[in-house]
Amino acid sequence: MKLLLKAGRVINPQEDFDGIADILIENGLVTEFGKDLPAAGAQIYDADGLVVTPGLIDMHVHLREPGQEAKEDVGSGTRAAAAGGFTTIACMPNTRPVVDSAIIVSGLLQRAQVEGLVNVKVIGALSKGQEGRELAEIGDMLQAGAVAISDDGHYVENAKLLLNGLEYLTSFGRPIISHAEDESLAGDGSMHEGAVSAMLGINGRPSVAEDIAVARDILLAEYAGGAVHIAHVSSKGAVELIRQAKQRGIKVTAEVTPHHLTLTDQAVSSFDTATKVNPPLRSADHVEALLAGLKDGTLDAIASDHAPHAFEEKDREYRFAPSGFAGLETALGVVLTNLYHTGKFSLNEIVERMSSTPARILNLNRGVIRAGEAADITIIDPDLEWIVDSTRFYTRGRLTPFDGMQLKGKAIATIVGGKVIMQNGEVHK
Ligand SMILES: NC(=O)N[C@@H](CC(=O)O)C(=O)O
Repeated sequence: MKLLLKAGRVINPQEDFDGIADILIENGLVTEFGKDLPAAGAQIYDADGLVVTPGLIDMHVHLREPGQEAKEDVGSGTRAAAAGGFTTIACMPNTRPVVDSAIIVSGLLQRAQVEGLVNVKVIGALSKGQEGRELAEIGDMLQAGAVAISDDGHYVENAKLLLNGLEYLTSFGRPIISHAEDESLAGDGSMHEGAVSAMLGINGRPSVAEDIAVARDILLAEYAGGAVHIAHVSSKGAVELIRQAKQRGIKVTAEVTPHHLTLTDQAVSSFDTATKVNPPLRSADHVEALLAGLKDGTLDAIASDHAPHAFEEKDREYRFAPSGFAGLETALGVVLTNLYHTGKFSLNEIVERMSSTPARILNLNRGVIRAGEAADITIIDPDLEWIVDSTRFYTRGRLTPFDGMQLKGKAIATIVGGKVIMQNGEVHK
C-alpha cells in the first residue's frame, strides 16, 4: 500500500527542514521525501495548510499494566496516545507487579504488540519492587528491550543504590530516569508549599525537596560518569542546577510537562483533585523559570507524565486522592496554545522537544522523517480551536485540570508504520 502525504508544511528538525514537501510511504517506510512526488497508485492525503512532523514521542507515560487496568491498560493508553498525536510512548514501571525483571519486560512488549496502537517502549525499575533496597535485574531487562531504568513514582532515597545503578548503566549507554523529590521533605504534602497552600490549609511539598534531590542526582551522575535524566522538572532551583551541570559537562538531561509549563498552584484553590500531581503545580516564578529552561535547552524534552487514575480514586478529599492525571490527549494542544500561539516558541522548537529530543535521550531509531526510516508521522492543524472534553477521552483515567479549556492546535492524523491510526480525532482499530 502506498500513501502520499501531499503538500504539507513539513517540519523535520533533525534534518533542518521546514518547508512544503510531499512524503511517499510504502510498506510502512518513508520511501521518498521531496517536491511534487508522482502520485501513481498511491492513496493521497491532502496536507495542504497542515503541519507534518515526525511522530511525536512521549517518554513519560503510565500505562498501568500489569495489574492496574481499572486505571488504564495498553489498549486504552495507546489509543489515548494516538488521539494525542503520539506515535511512540515509553511506559513507567510503577505497576503491580513492578516491571523489575526481564520476563515482565518481555510480557509487556508482547502485550504492546497485540494490543498497542502505537509503539510502546518499556522502562524497567531501578530497584526490585521499587523498594529502593536492591538493584533490579537491570542488565536482563535492557537485553529484553527496556530503553531506560527508573523508580519513577518513588524517590530513590538510598544514594548508594543510585550510584551503583548509574555505574552499572554506563556500560549500556542508557539513562536512569529520576523522580527527584526528597520524600523526607515532601512526603506528607499534597501541593506546592507556599502562600496558596498556607491559605488553603493543605500540607505542602516544598520546592527545596526537588532542588536537593536534583543536586544529589547530578553529583552522583558526575561521580559515576553515568547519565541521569530528571523527570518532570518543576522547580526553578532544579532548572538552575541542571543548567550549571550541563555547563560542567555532566551527562544530565531533563524533561518538563505541559502542566508544569502552564498551570500554577492557584489552580488548587478549587480543591479539584484533578490538579493534584507529583511534583506539584508550583507558583508563577517557577513556571517562568521552566519556560526559560525549555527555551535555552536546559530542559531537553516535553513529556506528559500521563498518570491516569480511576474516577472513584480521585473523587476524594484532596489529601487522600492519588497524584496524577491524564495527559496524552491534551499535551500537544496545551503546548501549542501556550508556547506557540503566544510567540514564545517556534513550531520547530516544539517538534524538536516532543519528538527528536526524546528519541535521542532514549536512543530510539525515531524522531525524524527520512527515506528508509519507519513512517511514523503526525499531522497537525496548528490553528484548530477546540475545547477539552474529558468525557470524549480514550484514556480510562479521564480527569484533567485542563477540562473545559479552549485550546488552539491539535493533531488531526497519527500515522504509525505507514498506517493512519487516528484521523480527525477518531482512533481506528
Ligand atoms: N506523577 C504523578 O502524580 N503520579 C504518578 C506517580 C508519581 O510520579 O508520583 C503515578 O504513577 O500516578
